[in-house]
Parts: sequence; C-alpha cells; structure tokens
Amino acid sequence: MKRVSLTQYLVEEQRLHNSIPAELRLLIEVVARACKTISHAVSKGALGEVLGSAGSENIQGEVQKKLDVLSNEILLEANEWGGHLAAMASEEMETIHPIPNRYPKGEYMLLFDPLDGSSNIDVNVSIGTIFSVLKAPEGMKDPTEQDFLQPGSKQVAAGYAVYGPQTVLVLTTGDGVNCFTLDREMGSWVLTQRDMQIPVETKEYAINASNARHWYPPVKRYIDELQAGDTGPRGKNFNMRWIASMVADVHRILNRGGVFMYPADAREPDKPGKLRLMYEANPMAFLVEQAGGAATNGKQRIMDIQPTKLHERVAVFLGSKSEVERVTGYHAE
Ligand SMILES: O=P(O)(O)OC[C@H]1O[C@](O)(COP(=O)(O)O)[C@@H](O)[C@@H]1O
Ligand SMILES: [Mg+2]
Ligand SMILES: [Mg+2]
Repeated sequence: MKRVSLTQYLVEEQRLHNSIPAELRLLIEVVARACKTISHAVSKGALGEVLGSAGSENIQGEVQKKLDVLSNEILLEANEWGGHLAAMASEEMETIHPIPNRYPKGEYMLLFDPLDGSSNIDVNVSIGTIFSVLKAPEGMKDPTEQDFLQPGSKQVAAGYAVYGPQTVLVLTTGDGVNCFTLDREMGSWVLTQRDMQIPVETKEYAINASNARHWYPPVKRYIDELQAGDTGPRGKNFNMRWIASMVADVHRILNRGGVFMYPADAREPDKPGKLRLMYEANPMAFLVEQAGGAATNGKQRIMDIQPTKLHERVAVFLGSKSEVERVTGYHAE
C-alpha cells in the first residue's frame, strides 16, 4: 500500500482541489507537530514527570493537571512563530493570546482544548487535543476576544488528536474527514482512513448516567426509551459507553456510529451544559457533520450558535443522524 503522509495529503488537496490555501496547510502542519510533541509527553507518563496536578486552576475553576499546562505551552510555543496566525485562544487561558509583535503574523485564529479528558490523564486512559481554525475578520488590527466570537459554521478547519493505544489525528478542512496515524519510528502522520462516515443508525449511546436525576424531561424520556431495549418503544437493545474523554467517545462514533450527549441539567439551570462551545463542541460538530452525522444543543444546530463569550458552555448531542434528530425532536415537543 502506498503510504500517504499528512503533508502529501495536504499538498494534494491544495493542488488538485484548491481547497486548502498554503498558509492553512502550514498552520495545520504546525498543530500536528505540536500534537506529536504532546503525544510523546503523554506516553512518558510517570517517567516524564507529567502526571498529577499543576497546583493551579483555570478560568473555569477546574484544577489544572500538569499535562493541561504543558500541552497548552507546547501548542502556544509551536504556533507563535509559525507566521500563520493572528491570535490563539485556549481552554486553559482566560483571555486570548495575540501573536507577539516579534513574530510574523497571519490571517488565521486558532482555538484549542490542549488536553481533553483531563480526569483520565493519571489513569492511562485515552486523552486528546481538540482544535478549531477561524479566519480573522477582514481589516482586523489588534485581535480582541470579539474577533473570535464567530459561529462554528465559519470554521475553516478542525480536528483532534487521540493519545490512546495509537496516536491518531482526525482532520477536516470542509471536504470530508480523514484520519492519520502517528508512525512513531518515522515521526510522521500517515493517512490511514479516508472519508470517514458515521452510520445513520446506531445501537450505542454515550452519556454520564450518574447525572440522571438532574436531567430535564426530554433527555430522561430519550434515555428511558433506549434503556427499555427490545421490549420498549424503540424495539431494540442499545449498548452504552462513556469514556469521559470527549475525543475518545467522538472517535468511536466516527468509526462505528453512536450518539454522544452532554446535556444541560437542573443542577445549575443557568449553565447550558459542561462542554465549551468554541474549542470542544464546534470543532467536533464540524467533524461530525462532515462525516454525515449531526450535532445540536437539543434545540438548534451547534454550528449556527452565535457565541457571546470565549468560554461559553453548550449542551451537546452529536453523532448518528437519526438518533440526534430524535433526541432534538423530543426537546421541541
Ligand atoms: O466528568 P464527566 O462528567 O464524565 O465529563 C467528561 C467530559 O468532560 C471532559 O473531560 C471535558 O474536557 P476537559 O478534560 O478538557 O475539561 C470531556 O472530555 C468529557 O466528555
Ligand atoms: Mg475538553
Ligand atoms: Mg481540556
């Protein structure tokens, strides 16, 4: 089999379909390189002294792990001098990070969740990195948070890396979804899955069921029906999986279908869910839609939501189209 590297794939896309501007291609390569470095740190574990708490909190009041902080630094450092960006934003930073004046600047803006699935770091369960690329607004001078507040439909690229039994990078630039596997010996990303497609129908769902008592009626009804199995209204049995790393749950869904949910619930009625819109839900929604799936907040398409702040939270229902449409429909009844 002919091996196609990430670089070759991107160059071909640029040449044959004219779908990836050179600057965007180079930016994706820098992000992919940073993910390689993070993967290396993750795989060292205790040997690399990267496990455990960093002894600090992020803007969302979550305790930062050493690897959250390190991954954030790796992504910042790699992308600062790349010359393709105007600014970056991250789950781990309160405000945006404009490219310092000493470096060349570009027309893109990068958002990331440097380390997704933080609670799994210390127990050697799959974790990952999620990223989203936007274009800087026309005529932008000094980037502000406001410049980032674009709906997900404006993303020009999105992807994630999973640091699991294998390290993979899953990418879309709006022309389907492709998966690259890290060849550690060669140090390169090799194209291993072209045009990933999420099956429309599924028998698998993912939700943190320990929150069941707080769910609102549409989610409770939907899950009750799934759990009733072949004697219930759905007339078939469903299986459940919850990894507690969104990257790993979404990767499973991209490979074999399923529906992933992190709904808003009655615990904190003012908080529209746990996950963050701009660097978790939007990039995943872009990938899922590009693979033939759907992504909503229970009421509307995630990528249509106009963000009002950088760290905005959102309810998430994504994956196999028929199930996402069903649970979204229950919210309208
Ligand atoms: O702890 P819970 O409720 O199972 O939540 C798990 C969810 O939280 C997250 O870990 C949030 O992401 P971070 O680890 O980047 O904060 C998701 O990856 C995952 O789906
Ligand atoms: Mg996350
Ligand atoms: Mg994170």
